[in-house]
Amino acid sequence: MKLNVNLGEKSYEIFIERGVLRRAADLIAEVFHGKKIMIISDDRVYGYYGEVLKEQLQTKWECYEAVVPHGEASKSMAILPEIYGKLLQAKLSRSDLIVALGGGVVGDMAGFAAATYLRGIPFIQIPTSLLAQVDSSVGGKVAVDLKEGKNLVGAFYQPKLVLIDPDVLSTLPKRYINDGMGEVIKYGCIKDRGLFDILKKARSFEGLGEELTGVIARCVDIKRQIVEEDQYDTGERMLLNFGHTLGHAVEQKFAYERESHGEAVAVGMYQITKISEKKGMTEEGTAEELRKVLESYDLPISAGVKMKELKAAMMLDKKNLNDRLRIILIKKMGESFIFPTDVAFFEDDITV
Ligand SMILES: NC(=O)c1ccc[n+]([C@@H]2O[C@H](COP(=O)([O-])OP(=O)(O)OC[C@H]3O[C@@H](n4cnc5c(N)ncnc54)[C@H](O)[C@@H]3O)[C@@H](O)[C@H]2O)c1
Ligand SMILES: O=C(O)C(=O)C[C@@H](O)[C@H](O)[C@H](O)COP(=O)(O)O
Ligand SMILES: [Zn+2]
Repeated sequence: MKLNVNLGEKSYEIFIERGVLRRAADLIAEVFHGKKIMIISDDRVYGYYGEVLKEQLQTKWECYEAVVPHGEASKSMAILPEIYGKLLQAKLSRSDLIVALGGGVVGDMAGFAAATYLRGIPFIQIPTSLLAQVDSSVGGKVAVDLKEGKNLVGAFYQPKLVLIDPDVLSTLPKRYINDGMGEVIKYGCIKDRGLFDILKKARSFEGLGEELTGVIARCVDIKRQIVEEDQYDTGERMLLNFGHTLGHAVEQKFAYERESHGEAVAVGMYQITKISEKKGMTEEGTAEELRKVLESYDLPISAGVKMKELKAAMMLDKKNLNDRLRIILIKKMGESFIFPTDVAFFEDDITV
């Protein structure tokens, strides 16, 4: 299946197809006419898919690789000098290409390197984790973390092409399958009651069976529509941040080493929904329905932290304006809205 993200001159295609990785060189050749490619990946992903991809790309282009250690720590300022160094060493110019092969960490960091090296060189996303396939590879949010907060240095920089091959998920560790399901459940919550019902019925990733490719495509299509409407995150796109104000603060609280992104978002989605339901802003029973689905996908609903310990990081959220928070709430399952408020909305002694 092929989707087109319509963003004027920044438009691009997304292929969602089992085995598409084997066609990468031909598909890349349709959008890239330069000489050199730098594959940016992490050690785990490169070990599985790096050489296979490089062999294929080498038939058409001069290829190099920059392989970083796996894990969120590679999405930091500290890794960038090494990446820029490799790009310089290989003498990549603005007519060359970066290929991000990996999960959200690689995609966000490599995308940021692409956006900033020589003030921007083209890049392509080949997402290999479920989370990256349903979310991070699409839409052009690229960034690195600071110790104070998630994604605090970044850009909006769209890829030239996205190649999503669900077959590569066969090697993805279970924890990261669950992680990706956190964002899949998010799409159901904010926009698509029907999707939420499919997930509820399946009860586990394995339960999705043959429906997996369709579920990935459904998520990507929701994101495509939202990004087309609000590329720069000034309105509608903020809905994709459901669960993230709390979730990012939880990740930051433990130096990005304890909860993975999808786990933290799961905690954030459940906790914010519990709070908004209590305040009468969300249909009764929604938090409980969400809890059951999150738990069936082995996702956490609490991080055991007091709200007051999260507030400093929440105040750095990029949705905030003039010290006012904007949080995403669900009215009922499948329908979400932006709620402007201040930090006092969150009582200090709530356990998140
Ligand atoms: N830009 C966006 O719109 C956006 C959206 C959602 C999340 N994110 C970011 O994405 C990051 C999380 O991404 P992630 O969950 O993919 O984490 P990740 O990139 O760390 O990948 C998870 C782990 O799985 C391994 N892996 C990936 N694909 C594999 C495969 N096919 N086989 C075997 N191992 C594989 C990786 O080496 C890593 O150890 C966070 O930093 C989050 O903030 C960004
Ligand atoms: O694409 C978006 O927009 C999102 O918010 C998707 C989120 O899942 C993702 O985690 C994103 O990186 C968060 O962005 P941020 O602006 O809150 O850092
Ligand atoms: Zn996210």
